[in-house]
Amino acid sequence: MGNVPTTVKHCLSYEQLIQDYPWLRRWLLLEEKTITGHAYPKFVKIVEVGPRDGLQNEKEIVPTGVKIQLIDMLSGAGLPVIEATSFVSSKWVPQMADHSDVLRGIQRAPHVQYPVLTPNLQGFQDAVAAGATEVAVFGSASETFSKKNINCSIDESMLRFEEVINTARERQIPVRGYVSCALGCPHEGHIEPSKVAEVAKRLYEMGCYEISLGDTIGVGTPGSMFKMLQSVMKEVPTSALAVHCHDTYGQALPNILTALQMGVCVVDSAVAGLGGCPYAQGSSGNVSTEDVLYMLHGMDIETGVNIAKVIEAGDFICNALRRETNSKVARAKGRTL
Ligand SMILES: CC(C)(COP(=O)([O-])OP(=O)([O-])OC[C@H]1O[C@@H](n2cnc3c(N)ncnc32)[C@H](O)[C@@H]1OP(=O)([O-])[O-])[C@@H](O)C(=O)NCCC(=O)NCCSC(=O)C[C@@](C)(O)CC(=O)[O-]
Repeated sequence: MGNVPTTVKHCLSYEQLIQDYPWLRRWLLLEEKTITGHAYPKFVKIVEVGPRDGLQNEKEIVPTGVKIQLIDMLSGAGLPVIEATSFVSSKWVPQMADHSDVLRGIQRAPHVQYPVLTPNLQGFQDAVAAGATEVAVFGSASETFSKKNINCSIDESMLRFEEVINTARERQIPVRGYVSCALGCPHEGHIEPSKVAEVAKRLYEMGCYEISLGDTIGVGTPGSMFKMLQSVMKEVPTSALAVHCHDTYGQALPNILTALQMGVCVVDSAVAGLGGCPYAQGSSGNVSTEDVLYMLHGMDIETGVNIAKVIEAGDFICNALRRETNSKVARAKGRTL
């Protein structure tokens, strides 16, 4: 606007318009979002993965009662989905050996989903026997990670998942699907977006209702997130996608923001930023639920979740683990140990 007279500039400025006509504020702010090409979702579903992804890497066994209380506190905070535990081999992940007791011990809140991880039919059957009403299969876009994590190739894992998904369909149990290493692998490094898209498509076509794209080791940036999502969105509807960001390089929030800008409206996160994958050395915790909520609520995006109660749940689990929270928001509120 270099050659526009100052008085005209004054009339055209947002600030002046909002000052002169306060009722325009909401309309202008909404418009501002679209001017930058980004229309954000009005509601984002948070999938809380702390009790599973967050705790699975803990060396000391967390008492079952603590896990149950954590899940109940999280459901009391209004979280719509809480990944409760995983029905994997206790030789592989000892921390999850009490899966059945955890699932049986929680107080199920109405309208809350409690998915559990099931790598194969055996895990699925055990989960259903313990009362699971939703499960998740977890594949990978990296061959090496697949072998190290679930002891089989990607193709073999798809056969196992197909069995789980078909059996789940007969029982009308919804299945979520994960694609790990979507933005990088601890063993193979760069992963082609087309590979992520291929695995996501296979899981979606098999019957997973939602595909969570995992930055397992937290190496992604908004640039690589954008390219990966662009590729996946050619194969899977955006409405069926979720992002699952670990925060190793401090990129989780900008990566999530990028996904929101592209229309994704499901975000995985873990209370207090707990976590890490036992088969992905060096990976740090998930993005913290508190930090995601703070960002979303600050953008007037609804979640139905009470951030203060999530902070309380974070305090509870950090006290139990004798550890400081990884949530910047919880720390800023002066609620650390
Ligand atoms: C998949 C297996 C079980 C294969 O493990 P395997 O050893 O290849 O299994 P197998 O079929 O050869 O069976 C060997 C033994 O395991 C038993 N077994 C077989 N299946 C089960 C089961 N479901 N539950 C309990 N036991 C099981 C089976 O009964 C047998 O027992 P035995 O006869 O020797 O006494 C193993 O590799 C495993 O448990 N892996 C899980 C590893 C894991 O949980 N990793 C962390 C997940 S995090 C992640 O993947 C990333 C994610 C999802 O968070 C997203 C992201 O961050 O990107």
